[in-house]
Amino acid sequence: MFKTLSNLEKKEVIVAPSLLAANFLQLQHDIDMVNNSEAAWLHLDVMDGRFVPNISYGMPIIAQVSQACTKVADVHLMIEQPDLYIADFKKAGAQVITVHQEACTHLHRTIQLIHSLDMKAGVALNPATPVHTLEDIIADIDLVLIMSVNPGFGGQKFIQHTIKKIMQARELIDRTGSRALIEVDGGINLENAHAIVQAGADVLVAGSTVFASSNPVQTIAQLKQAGK
Ligand SMILES: O=C(CO)[C@@H](O)[C@H](O)COP(=O)(O)O
Repeated sequence: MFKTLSNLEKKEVIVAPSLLAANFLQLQHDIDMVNNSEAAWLHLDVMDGRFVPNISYGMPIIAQVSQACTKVADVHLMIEQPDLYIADFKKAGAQVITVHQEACTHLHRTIQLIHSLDMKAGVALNPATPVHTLEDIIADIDLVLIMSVNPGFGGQKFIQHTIKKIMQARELIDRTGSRALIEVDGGINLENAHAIVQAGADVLVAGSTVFASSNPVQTIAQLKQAGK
């Protein structure tokens, strides 16, 4: 089972390895690695082949992983019509669900639905979606996810202008007194992690940097140190 969300505090950098980059032929081994690391969350990317041009995995994988992993299940829905599936992701073990601003016609209703099922709710922004689009939802959400690559694939290069967006999200959160954490996802490595945290990030999602490392437990620890 996943542990509680008590670490949803702004005290230290949260590292969230992205399962997308794991070796699915040795998934138990990779989950054990995450369990034995300083990662606080496990990031689970769901792609539908419509909102993004790729298909990943869904409820059955998440349900099994959530049984085996001791970390917070951080589910990132890159799908159209997420409301249709949110209750099923809750059943599968999701604790944080992030939907895309661009995929939700009635974003406030979607956030209410996530909260009604006793989960934390996040909103993700694609690289070209301005931060000011969150003005009227920031008070209601637990997480802002700044996509620092175009969503759909792991292993892409960090888009540098998203540093400015992280700073804008930090300003919005501080100005409005929102409780939201800032999560950044895509192209994060040991070279850019410090600047990302300095810009205002609370949660670093890292796929290839962690799972392609010869010492992933150490890499997770180094990412966590990035904010210091
Ligand atoms: O959501 C996504 C991609 O759409 C990410 O979570 C990636 O899985 C991050 O992978 P890296 O860029 O760290 O390799």
